[in-house]
Amino acid sequence: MRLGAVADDVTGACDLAGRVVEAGLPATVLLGTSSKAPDAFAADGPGCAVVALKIRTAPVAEAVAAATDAARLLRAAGATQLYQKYCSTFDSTAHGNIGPVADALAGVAAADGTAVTVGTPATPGSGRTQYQGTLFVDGVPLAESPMRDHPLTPMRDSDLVRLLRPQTGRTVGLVRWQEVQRGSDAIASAVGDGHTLVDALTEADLVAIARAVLALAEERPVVAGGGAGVATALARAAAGPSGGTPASTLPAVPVTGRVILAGSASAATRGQIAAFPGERLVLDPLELAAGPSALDRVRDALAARADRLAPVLIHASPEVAAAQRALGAERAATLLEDAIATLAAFAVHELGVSHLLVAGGETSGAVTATLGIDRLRIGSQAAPGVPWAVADSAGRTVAVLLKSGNFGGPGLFTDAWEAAP
Ligand SMILES: Nc1ncnc2c1ncn2[C@@H]1O[C@H](COP(=O)(O)OP(=O)(O)O)[C@@H](O)[C@H]1O
Ligand SMILES: O=C(O)[C@@H](O)C(=O)COP(=O)(O)O
Repeated sequence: MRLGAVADDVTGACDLAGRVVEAGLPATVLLGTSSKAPDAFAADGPGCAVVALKIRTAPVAEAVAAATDAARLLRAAGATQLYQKYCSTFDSTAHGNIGPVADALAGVAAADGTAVTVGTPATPGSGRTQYQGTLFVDGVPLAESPMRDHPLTPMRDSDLVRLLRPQTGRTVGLVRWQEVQRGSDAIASAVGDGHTLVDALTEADLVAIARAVLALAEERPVVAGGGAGVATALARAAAGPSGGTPASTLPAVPVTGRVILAGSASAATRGQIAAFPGERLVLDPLELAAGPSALDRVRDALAARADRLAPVLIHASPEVAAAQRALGAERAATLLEDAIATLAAFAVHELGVSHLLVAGGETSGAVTATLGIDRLRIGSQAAPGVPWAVADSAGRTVAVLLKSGNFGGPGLFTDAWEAAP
């Protein structure tokens, strides 16, 4: 199998690729669709290529167009199984973009409308489970988890069918956990036309779903999808006997500087910021809106540091509600994302920093775009779903760890460097 995944943000792409590599399948992440990628898959044999987009909160038409291009690019590069990677916390709005992108990928898999989609956000290794169609985050229903107050996609319902239905004109079905316990044949028979969400509480459930996808794909076009969980189970099935042997080693990147850039306001990132013992610099969107001096101050402080090898943390102010009231959610987010991306480019290209740890999906998308990175070579994980990668930025080799806001333990900003290339 050649798994071709379209991810709605870059940290989601890294999450999927990191776990797939650990499961034994080589993986590449392509940033956007501008780079034509006939070599996206390893020369021979099974593999995985992920196109990382920044479409989670984009206007629906833009998201659909980008996802369609990405799926076509993957098919042209040799993908045999398409995968829609969305967030394990189902980050979306009433209009999209999970439903519209699912419709679009089904359209690429079969132009005659016969393709179905099957999947689940459940990723039990990261505490995401689905039971009776309800999504749980560390045992708490989604709408009662910290995702309730996400700055861009506040999740106020936990029922996945109810969330997905308004986003698509196709039918939305549910395969309940009791059916999943009857095995992959039962799951495959319960899959309807349109989009089917399947309950999963354990890795064994994901294996059964992956087997059902593979069996269905023998009969009709299927797009698999969800969090990284089902993709990892598919990768294990495809890796066969080599499964369990991580499929990538990265070249060493000489350490000339370490910078942490955190634009995420998620609970795990807040914990990591609180636990970080080193020097820190704060970016406040209200100050950024007032003029260039706030960014200049942080840039000067970064340049003035004597010890570039000791990681420095630059993080967004935690006062989200006040900034959004004053500026609007989109403007506040854009100010922060632009400032963080500018600082990343300054660190790499003016200060010669070799290692960047970026927290937040939208934030990472802004950083990789400004650095002009079009491909990530994926290596080993510093934490589940958080792999190191090596990239080229305008002729300079950088090691980057692009972290989902919600992933990693409290000590990640201190510990992650041990696993770095
Ligand atoms: N204090 C703040 N005020 C307004 N927006 C903020 C603030 N802190 C962070 N944000 C924005 O919230 C968004 C967080 O999204 P993202 O980077 O994807 O993180 P996560 O991975 O946690 O979802 C970013 O666009 C960021 O700029
Ligand atoms: O599935 C997940 O939880 C992650 O892979 C993911 O999509 C990350 O999104 P952000 O939390 O916005 O980084």
